[in-house]
Formats: sequence, C-alpha cells, structure tokens
Amino acid sequence: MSHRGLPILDLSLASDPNGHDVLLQQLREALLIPASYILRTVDTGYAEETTLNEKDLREQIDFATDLSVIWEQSGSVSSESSESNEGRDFSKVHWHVRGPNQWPPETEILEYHNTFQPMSYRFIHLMEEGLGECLSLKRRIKLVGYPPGHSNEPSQAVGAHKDSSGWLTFLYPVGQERGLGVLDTNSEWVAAPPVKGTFVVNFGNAFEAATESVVKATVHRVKVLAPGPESNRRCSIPFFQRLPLDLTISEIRPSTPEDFRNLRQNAEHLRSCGDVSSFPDSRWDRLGESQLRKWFRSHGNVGRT
Ligand SMILES: O=C(O)CCC(=O)C(=O)O
Ligand SMILES: [Fe+2]
Repeated sequence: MSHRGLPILDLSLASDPNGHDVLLQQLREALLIPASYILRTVDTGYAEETTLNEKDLREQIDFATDLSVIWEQSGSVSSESSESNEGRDFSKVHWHVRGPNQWPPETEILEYHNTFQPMSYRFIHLMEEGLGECLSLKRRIKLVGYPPGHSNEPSQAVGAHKDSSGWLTFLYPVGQERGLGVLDTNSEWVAAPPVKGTFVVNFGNAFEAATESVVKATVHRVKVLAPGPESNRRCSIPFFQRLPLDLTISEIRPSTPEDFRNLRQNAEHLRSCGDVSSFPDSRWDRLGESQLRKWFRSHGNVGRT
C-alpha cells in the first residue's frame, strides 16, 4: 500500500465486508506514519500569495460557500436580533474573514463539488469509525495553476506550509505534472507525483491540534521546473475542509478519543521545518484567529485593509 514513500489506501474497501477492517487498520497506521497519504477512488480574481516570505509562483481562484458579511466597523454587533448570528461576539477581529466573497460561488463548479463533498464525508465517517471524531465541517475548493519557473533551478511555486483551513485537504492533481513534495518524519522531502485514480490527503493544523500532535499536520510544498520539454503548466484542485471560526483548541481536543491522544508519548517524531506556522499556539487559540494570521502572512494586502 505504498507509492514511493507515501501509503496508498483503497477507499473501495470501505464497502467490502472483508476489506473494511483491513482498511481501518491501514488508516490508523497511515495516520501515525508519514503525514500525508494517497487515497485511491474514484481571468478574474487570481490571488497572489507569499509563503515563508517568498512570493509563490502560482495563480489561484477560490470557490466557496457564499456567506454574508457579519462583522461591522463599529465592533460589537448585537447578535440577538439575527438568528444567523448565533450569539457571536463581533468585536473579535477574526470575523473579518466572513464575506463578502471575492470569488465565484461554488455553484459554478457544482459537479466537482457534488462529487467531492460526499466523498470527503465518506472518508471522514471512516475516520470517525477509527477515531471517533465528529465535528461540523465547512469546505472551500480552489483551482490552482502553476506556470513554469523562471530559473534553471526548481522554483518555489508554493512554499512549505501546513494547510490552515484546519481539518483535511483532498488534493486532486490535474494532469501528470509533478512538483508536489511532502515532508516525511525524517524531515526529508518525499515526492508525491500524480497517481491515476488517486488524490492526496493532507492533515491540516487543527487536526494536529485536536490529536495533540499524535497526527502531524502535513508539511508540503510545490516546486516548478524551468520552462522546457519536461515542464508544462501544472494544475491542481484542493478541496479544503475547515472548522467553525469560533472553535478553540480546547474545544476541539475532546473530539479525539483519549486513548488515541495518549499515543503522543510514542509519537515524538516532530517534523520541524523552519518557519512553517503551527496552529497549536497558545497566542492563537481560536481557529478564526489562526485563519486571520494566515491571511496576514500570505497576502500582505489583506493585512493592510
Ligand atoms: O497544488 C498543489 O499540489 C498544492 C496546493 C496547496 O498546497 C494549497 O493550495 O494549499
Ligand atoms: Fe496546501
């Protein structure tokens, strides 16, 4: 079940009475070994991004659930009047990240959404069976294009990072272009080339926090080659699952069974990678704050507005 260092899980075993338990066991092992695995299954608004203080060489467009603006300049907005505000405290600056959307609604890519949404839940339910997780998840889909690099050396297309959206990311590489790399437990970069009929699963920052670092968030990056016969435009479609903005680490933790969190004593293989940001940081307990910090770090213009 492995492809050049990354385990490959066959999701179809989930509905096979003889394969189900085997898959759960593989899933449990995969959660603890490397931080990423491959799952076998079935010109407007381009954003610029910076990772580790270096500009990424890629263009991207986001599709997400269209949410209304709920934060007001005046600070604390009385929430009682509106049912949809659910008693939130709008003096908290992280509510800035809610609306208005600067990207098309997810209905524009309905077919993709309708394929990935049930698949992502199928996978999450499988994890719940193995671990007992149960959280309310939102999602975001992104279309990403990487032009070939400028120099003869591979260039940073997106720098080393952990996905800040939180939970799991299902990453679908379009075409055969290589470039995705994942940091393994020995702090070495492992290539994650496209494998037909599969997509890559990354663990996000909140997943690491929920499991008290038993499962490490996947540190990953993309490098692109200089223009040449080997180097074409690379495209990918990540499907991010994220958690409610107001959720805190202390609220997330009980969702992971204690016996699983206790494995942390045996899981001290921390992958350090320079300045890659981590969610489990007492200064940024709330997921919304961590999201906002990510936007500040990656998109300088967001911090200025
Ligand atoms: O395009 C890829 O393969 C990786 C994209 C990614 O890591 C991200 O957008 O967070
Ligand atoms: Fe990522």
